[in-house]
Amino acid sequence: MANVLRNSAKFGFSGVLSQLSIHSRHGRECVSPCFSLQQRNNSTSPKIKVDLDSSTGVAVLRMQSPPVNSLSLDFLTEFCINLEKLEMDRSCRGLIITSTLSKVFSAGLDIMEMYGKSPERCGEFWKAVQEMWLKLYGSNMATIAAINGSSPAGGCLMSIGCDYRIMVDNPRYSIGLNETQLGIVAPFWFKDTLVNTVGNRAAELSLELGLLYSAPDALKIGLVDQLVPEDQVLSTAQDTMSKWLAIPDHARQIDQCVYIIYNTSPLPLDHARQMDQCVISVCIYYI
Ligand SMILES: CCCCCC/C=C/CC(=O)SCCNC(=O)CCNC(=O)[C@H](O)C(C)(C)COP(=O)(O)OP(=O)(O)OC[C@H]1O[C@@H](n2cnc3c(N)ncnc32)[C@H](O)[C@@H]1OP(=O)(O)O
Repeated sequence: MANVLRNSAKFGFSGVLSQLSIHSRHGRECVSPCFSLQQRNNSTSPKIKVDLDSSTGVAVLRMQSPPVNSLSLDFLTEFCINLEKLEMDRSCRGLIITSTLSKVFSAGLDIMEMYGKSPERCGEFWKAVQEMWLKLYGSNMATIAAINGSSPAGGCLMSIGCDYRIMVDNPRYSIGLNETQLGIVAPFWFKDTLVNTVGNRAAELSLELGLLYSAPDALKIGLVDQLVPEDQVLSTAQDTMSKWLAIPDHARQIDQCVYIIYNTSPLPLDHARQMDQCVISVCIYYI
């Protein structure tokens, strides 16, 4: 889907649909059986652990980078590599993202990556942030965030980049795009994704005041879809995933594609991406 999004710039909407038509029965891109077999291995990298259950077609990606799963360049690179592998694996149709840490899903972007770094390094970092979002939001897989802890800023972006959000019912866990509280501004594509999730007015209030919502409040504004007790977050995500996978992949994917095309600003277009990159690199450099 990420490729489809990128190519939408080149081919227009009919091109997007014709791209979708080359997908396989489940709507996933065809790959050679040999490659598919190579990809089927479960993988463990230092910051991320992925377990794919070939019988259900559901992968669970666990973020395991203490203390707070902050999104450093290394973390984002690993995340994208793992996502790409799953995307290429025909047997994988659904992805659940969760954390192994107690109390924290992800603390968002690693603040150390935004302090005193060269413009080149900032550019590389921001490209990785964009890439993470494009790969996740544009994924062919059904994606569910099992949010088992706080998820501010970039952690919230990662959650709203998924198709569905289940959060632990604990008022001490918070989620939201709190950038303005830190004196920084969420980029336009953070805003778009939030608007798509909670609507215009709630997004406006949320962004301008940099609000962090407790789990119950997040449910009230629609920032998350469901609250569950701590020990049920993964099982609920698995049950919910089976409902999503009961829908033919091509129908869900085309629906999502139409939604994305009509509801988001064009980050997938190269020039928009470069402009975003430029603005952020300069901002970070002068922090
Ligand atoms: C200028 C242009 C730039 C535009 C960019 C716009 C986009 C920004 C998106 C972002 O994601 S910015 C990052 C925003 N993140 C936050 O505001 C989260 C801050 N952290 C927290 O709120 C809490 O840490 C927590 C996640 C709720 C967890 O709380 P807990 O009490 O469990 O842990 P702490 O004691 O607070 O932290 C432990 C440890 O982790 C370090 N840390 C926390 N957050 C980050 C982070 N984002 N990056 C790097 N490191 C982080 C914290 O400093 C502690 O380290 P220590 O060495 O143990 O002191």
